[in-house]
Amino acid sequence: MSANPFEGYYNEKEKQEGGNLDAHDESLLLSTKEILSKATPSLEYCTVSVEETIDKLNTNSKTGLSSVDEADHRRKEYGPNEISVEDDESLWKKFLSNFVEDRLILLLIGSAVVSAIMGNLDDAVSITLAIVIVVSVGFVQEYRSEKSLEALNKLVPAECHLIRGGQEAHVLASVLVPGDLVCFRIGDRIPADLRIVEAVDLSIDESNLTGENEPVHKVTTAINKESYNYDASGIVPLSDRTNIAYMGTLVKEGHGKGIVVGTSTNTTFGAVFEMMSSIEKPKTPLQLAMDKLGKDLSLFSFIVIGFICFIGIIQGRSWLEMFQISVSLAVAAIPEGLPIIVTVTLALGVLRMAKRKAIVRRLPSVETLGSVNVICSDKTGTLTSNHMTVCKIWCLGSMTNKNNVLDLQKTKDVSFKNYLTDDVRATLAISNICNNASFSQEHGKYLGNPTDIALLEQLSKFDLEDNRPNVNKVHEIPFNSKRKFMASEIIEQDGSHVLYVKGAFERILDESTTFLNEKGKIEKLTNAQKATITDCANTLASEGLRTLAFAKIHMKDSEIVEKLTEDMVKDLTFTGLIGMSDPPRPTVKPAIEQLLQGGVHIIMITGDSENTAVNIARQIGIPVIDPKLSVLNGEKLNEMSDEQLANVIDHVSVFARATPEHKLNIVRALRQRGEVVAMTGDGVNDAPALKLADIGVSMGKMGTDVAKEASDMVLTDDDFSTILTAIEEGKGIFNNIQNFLTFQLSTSVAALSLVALATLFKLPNPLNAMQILWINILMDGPPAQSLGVEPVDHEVMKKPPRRRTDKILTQKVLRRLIGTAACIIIGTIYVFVKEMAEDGQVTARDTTMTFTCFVFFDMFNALACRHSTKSIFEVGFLTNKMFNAAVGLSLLGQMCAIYIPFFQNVFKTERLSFGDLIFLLFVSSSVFIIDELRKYYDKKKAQNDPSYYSLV
Ligand SMILES: Nc1ncnc2c1ncn2[C@@H]1O[C@H](COP(=O)(O)OP(=O)(O)OP(=O)(O)O)[C@@H](O)[C@H]1O
Ligand SMILES: [Ca+2]
Repeated sequence: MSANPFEGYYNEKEKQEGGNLDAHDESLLLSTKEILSKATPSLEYCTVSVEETIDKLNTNSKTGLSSVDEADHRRKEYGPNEISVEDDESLWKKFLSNFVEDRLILLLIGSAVVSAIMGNLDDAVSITLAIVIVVSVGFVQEYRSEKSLEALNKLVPAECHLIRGGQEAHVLASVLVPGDLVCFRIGDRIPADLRIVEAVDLSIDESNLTGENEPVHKVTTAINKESYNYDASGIVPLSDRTNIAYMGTLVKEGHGKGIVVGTSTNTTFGAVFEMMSSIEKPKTPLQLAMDKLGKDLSLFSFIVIGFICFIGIIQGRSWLEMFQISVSLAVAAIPEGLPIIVTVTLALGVLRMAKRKAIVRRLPSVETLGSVNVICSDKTGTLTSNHMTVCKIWCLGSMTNKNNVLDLQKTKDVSFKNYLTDDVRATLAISNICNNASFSQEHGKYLGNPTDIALLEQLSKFDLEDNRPNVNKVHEIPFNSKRKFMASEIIEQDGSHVLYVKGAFERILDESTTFLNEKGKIEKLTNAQKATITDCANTLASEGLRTLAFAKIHMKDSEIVEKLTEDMVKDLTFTGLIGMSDPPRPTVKPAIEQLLQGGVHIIMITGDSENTAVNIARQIGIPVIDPKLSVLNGEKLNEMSDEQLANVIDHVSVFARATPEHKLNIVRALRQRGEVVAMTGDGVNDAPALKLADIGVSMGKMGTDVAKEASDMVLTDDDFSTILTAIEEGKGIFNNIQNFLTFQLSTSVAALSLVALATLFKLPNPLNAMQILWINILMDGPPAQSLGVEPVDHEVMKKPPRRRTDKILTQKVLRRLIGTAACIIIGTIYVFVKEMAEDGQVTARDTTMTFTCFVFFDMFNALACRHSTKSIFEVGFLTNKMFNAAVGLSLLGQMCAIYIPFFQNVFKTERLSFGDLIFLLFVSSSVFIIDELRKYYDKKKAQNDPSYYSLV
């Protein structure tokens, strides 16, 4: 599913087998290594300087390619930056190969040939026709399955920040051409092979290319080629090209810019992708289970068929007839369509989920969804809208205590210019300058970190403008979730260096020793004043506001060095606090209510402060009964062992001030307890935990590429409530699979038993070979498939999650299956014997009655299988259009088989009277009526037994 060639493959491997590579994988790794040492443009450009790169590619390191025309021109030459996987086998070939690949079909062809040789032309033609139909139906289904799987691959297109002609815009990565200038920052996925031209504290995770887990520190300086001459190939290894950002790798720290040097298959990633895509995707556990089930059933059927054949021949029946019957029985009884239907059902389910804004990146997740019983969610961006607005500003000098806060929300549409005392002015200046959001002309708004955007957007309320173009910024410590602050070093007009800092209020306050008063004077910060600041910050936070503190420091000459480090951020001068609101999404509260009802435990894990977190948790209905028990913050977490954490985690519903490691530990602790954990997140800080969780869920709009890459599912509307939809669909898909299994297997068992019983009791065969093949099409084909697209029943959410270890063929399903099969067998034999008894021999009319009876039974059976517990009258006859079409067509087909002379010849049938049909409908509806009664009875029992749902 994923755009990362290794991920789909190795991840599943790891999840399934604990990371052991077999011989096949080894050889794969070897050819991968070969490809990795191939000469791509990145090899050429890593040894030349930035200036030369720009020269060679005729571009500009500040404004990018000069024009769109130029870019179009280059695209004609290099093609789009996409890696497409073309399947060059023609449809016809694929279709024909289906005839020879299936051994049973070959046998059938053999029997047709034998019939022809023996002069039985009628039979030969009929069987051939039947074979063509069986293969065609199978082929169409397989083709559909492939097409829907392909569609899945296109669901998450890569995007990037492009600068062309000096304009910055957010575009699809496919438009990139060599020479384009691309910006990237922490959390982004690199869209093409880039020669880095600007790097701020930049490190990139290349583990998906090199397998190296440590992120690589990246710079702009050229690599000296001479030093690699000792190597026979003279090639600079991938991991040494420190000025190249490779397509598909992830920015772990900092930000930068790069010039595109290689696109699509001219990149290392592209080369690897091409190779990997030729490898079949690993199957999901469910698909594997189905394959195994199919094999077991085949073995079982072969034994039964062998037995039938043996007895038949002993009884002196014709060889040819027994052979034909056996082979068609084998074709019918073996649910060769099963794995395909499972795949199509999963794939169609996934496409349906995509329409409902949840994109599943890995098929196995669909199965896991129904088992999720804990959801860990980050706060910002998932539970809240991630659109921040500055609400309150507070400075110690101007406002002295917490009751005196500047509230920007109170009065709308006025300028707050008059409130610009020196400390407020300084706070706003820091919020402006220590900021990385950028304005996009094309989008007409700021792009970047939402906190940063909010800080820039408020400037206009004070009639201030973005002052960054006039400022000389030399160094920066970028924000990340672990350090929880950001610092920029500025050279002022007088040549002095000043450090501007903003971040989580505890972090800033801890390092502050002085404060700026309303007159712009620096005063010593007393402990009492610190307490006042903390008190005010906590008050803002308990109103649900994200509270940041701002500070600065004039750097001493001795401190002015090449690199800015974290330990230089101390002895700060505190200037003020800013509180910004980020309201919960309106849909979250009802979703949480439903999830809680369905027995899912919800935990909020956030980098924000305790008070903010609790306020938001209460707003959205996450139970915080006793904050002492239910809330844990990062500091306390640090002191806990994994064991202690596992012990208390049951009561905790909010984790605050959590770092990426904390998130990881929490998910691990939960998984160790055997919970099936879904974890949502949008940031780089969430990625490790997303990966570890049973289902990682990332945000498609505002989420970082790192998070998306690590996740199993992407929510395209960033809305937590979409998880609910996804779980619902996941459960629904699972139920559907169970339902069509019941249908297919009961038909298969019935057909097999019918012929076996007839043989055993020395009766003539109730169904001939062609009839059995037709039944096979019904059971493996459209009616079964249509059961797979049954719309979800919203009540599944009231049932508790399925246990991970639960089998798909539960006792309940088996019992139902056998009951249904028994009913079909008894009914069909009754009709057969009754018809036979009338004239004492088997005529075409007798088999036509039996055949039609069986088909009618099957259609009623399909109707009963639409839901396992609900009556069809509750489900509604018209809710599954595909089902009605499939059954309608099947019945029409059956009528053709009885009434059209040509088909009468093929199937050896005769016309039946209207009364016959009514009689058959009457008999065959018994399977449906009995199942309706069972459902009614079960429901009655359920109403008396509150624990019923846990048994479903
Ligand atoms: N751009 C920024 N510059 C400086 N400090 C920031 C910035 N963004 C956030 N912070 C501070 O760091 C803290 C943690 O932020 P982080 O992004 O790790 O988590 P979060 O987004 O609040 O939480 P969640 O995990 O729920 O998404 C914030 O509460 C805030 O105080
Ligand atoms: Ca976040």
